[in-house]
Amino acid sequence: MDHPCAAPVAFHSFEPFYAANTQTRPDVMIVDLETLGQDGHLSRLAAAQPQALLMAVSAKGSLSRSLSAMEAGAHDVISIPADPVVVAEKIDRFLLQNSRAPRGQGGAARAGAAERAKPESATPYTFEGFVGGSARMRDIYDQIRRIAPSTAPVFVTGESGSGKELCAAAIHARSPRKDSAFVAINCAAIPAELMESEIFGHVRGAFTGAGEDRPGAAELADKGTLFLDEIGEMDIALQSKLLRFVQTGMIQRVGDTRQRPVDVRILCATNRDPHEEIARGRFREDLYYRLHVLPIRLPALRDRREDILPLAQTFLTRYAEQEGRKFTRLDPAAEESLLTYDWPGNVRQLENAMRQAVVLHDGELLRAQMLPGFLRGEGSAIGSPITSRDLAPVPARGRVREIEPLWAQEKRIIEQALAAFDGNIAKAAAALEISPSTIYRKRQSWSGRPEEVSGATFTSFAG
Ligand SMILES: Nc1ncnc2c1ncn2[C@@H]1O[C@H](COP(=O)(O)OP(=O)(O)OP(=O)(O)O)[C@@H](O)[C@H]1O
Repeated sequence: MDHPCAAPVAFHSFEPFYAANTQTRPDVMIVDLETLGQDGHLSRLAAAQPQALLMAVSAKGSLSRSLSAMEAGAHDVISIPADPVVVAEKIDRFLLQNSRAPRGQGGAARAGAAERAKPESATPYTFEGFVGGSARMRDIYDQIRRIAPSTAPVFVTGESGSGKELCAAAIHARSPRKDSAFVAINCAAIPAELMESEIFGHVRGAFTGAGEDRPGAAELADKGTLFLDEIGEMDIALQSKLLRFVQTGMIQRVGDTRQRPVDVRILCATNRDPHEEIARGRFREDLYYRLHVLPIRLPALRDRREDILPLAQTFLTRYAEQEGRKFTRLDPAAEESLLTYDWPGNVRQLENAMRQAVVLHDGELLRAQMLPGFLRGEGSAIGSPITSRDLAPVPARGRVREIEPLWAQEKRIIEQALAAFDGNIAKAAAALEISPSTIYRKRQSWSGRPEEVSGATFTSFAG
């Protein structure tokens, strides 16, 4: 097979090779494992040039080294000296597969590579709100496709910010229930004493402040999907009531004597280890086995690095549009910072980092120095994308009379954190390293009366 190829270029050290690669879109990269092919180098190349065949060559022929090179992103490892005809055939096969694969679809030797075989301007692989065509995410999309039509409960696990709620919404969107409501309730964001009413509703007079009958999340999700986020945080007493609901399909509003049938599919998520929670007596084992029928485990972003740049580009475009900025692309150094960071806060942390950079800067090219400090080795963002220190203003020296009372400072910090997380109390609390009920109590103390929390904890939409 003939290909109109540009002339091959040879490099003897990694950085010029990487730099040259980031200016062009090669079809094939051949890397000598013994000189340039450390795993870190291979994964950077694989992530930066997902469309290219990444072939490693080795004179040593070590099996374990070959496997780790493949894990790092090489499509193939060839022992040298190699038969040039065999090498040419491999290259031909790869290029043929890629040219046949429709844009955004599979077919390459390294799963997830062909769907991203695209010119620079092509849109990244997407699935129901997810961006990213790594093999591990494509496996998740397959699982979602397979389990969406069922009515069985789904148990989604994964680190914070890895996309568990997105996954639940995707299951709903692909299910026969898609034309009814998807109601998400965050079990960590609501104090235990209000949670029962949030899920099952209440009747007028059931407790102080219950001025009228109100349906809970389960009834609102009738014929649709109820997503219980952070299920591991649910009070153990309420877990018994949830178990009864799962077993019978009947709910009882708080203060009511009547049972009502509700037809919902239950999806739940946790970023804790459910087995550990069971062992500690914080999660009912019988409830766990009722809910843990179809498990999905979302991979951490650091375990699918080839998704980092497509996600970053998506967020860059999205927030540039929203904020009226000119940004269209990332410069190679910025790409490298993003690719080499470990992302403990996963996609949410990446999204926040891109948003912050877009809000604070402008230009067509987003440069490495515009990215948040933690990506440049300044400070730490481990585990929390936004910290109270990031949010708190630095008080002006010597202007004693302008010092705000402590409660007002707390209020401002908490409100800023809530705004940063679109009103999600659990996420704001995690970033501030306090418990969700502390936020709730503080809000009550500012207003002097119990506050309506539903707006901050429910997200609901129909089909
Ligand atoms: N693959 C993805 N593509 C695009 N956006 C994503 C992806 N994964 C997550 N996000 C975005 O990242 C943010 C966090 O995702 P999500 O809320 O689903 O995570 P989570 O695992 O439920 O987090 P938590 O455990 O903190 O509740 C959201 O804005 C979501 O839209």
